Amino acid sequence: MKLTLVTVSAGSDRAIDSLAGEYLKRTSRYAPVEELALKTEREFLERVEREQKEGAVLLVLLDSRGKLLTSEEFAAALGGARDGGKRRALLAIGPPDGWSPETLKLADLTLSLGRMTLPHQLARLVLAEQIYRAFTILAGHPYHSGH
Ligand SMILES: C[S@@+](CC[C@H](N)C(=O)[O-])C[C@H]1O[C@@H](n2cnc3c(N)ncnc32)[C@H](O)[C@@H]1O
Repeated sequence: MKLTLVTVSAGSDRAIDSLAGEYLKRTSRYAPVEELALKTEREFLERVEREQKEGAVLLVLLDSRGKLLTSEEFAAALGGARDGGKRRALLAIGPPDGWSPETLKLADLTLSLGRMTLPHQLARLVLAEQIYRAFTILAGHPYHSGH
């Protein structure tokens, strides 16, 4: 299962690029992974549609009002999708005003990183680290001690 971390945002931040890039590089030991920056929700929906035509997709939309999971539960969600034959996972940080209700309805999982609102780039960094953590959990690597 190939992973794509999508950020719908006009901006970026060099310090975050470097840290998020490091986590995704580490993740690539376990699964192919890439990042994608898109400007609008419309562009994102077009991308989702294209991917769905090519095969099964796990769609995870980040939203502060979404589901709160432990790292183990998040790992289980990714592992279940991978082992259940999903070709691709799209994990996406939403636009400045958040996802529209119509887009949220498309999600297999609406994931919250906590009830506080984070700026795009911080949400992206936390998500990149949690993706890496999830794969270390699935692999039984000692990076995750469980606390
Ligand atoms: C700057 S936030 C948008 C905030 C929006 N104006 C609001 O008040 O909900 C941009 C994106 O970051 C992500 N985000 C921010 N905080 C989050 C959190 N606590 N959990 C999950 N995603 C978060 C979401 O994908 C959100 O769509």
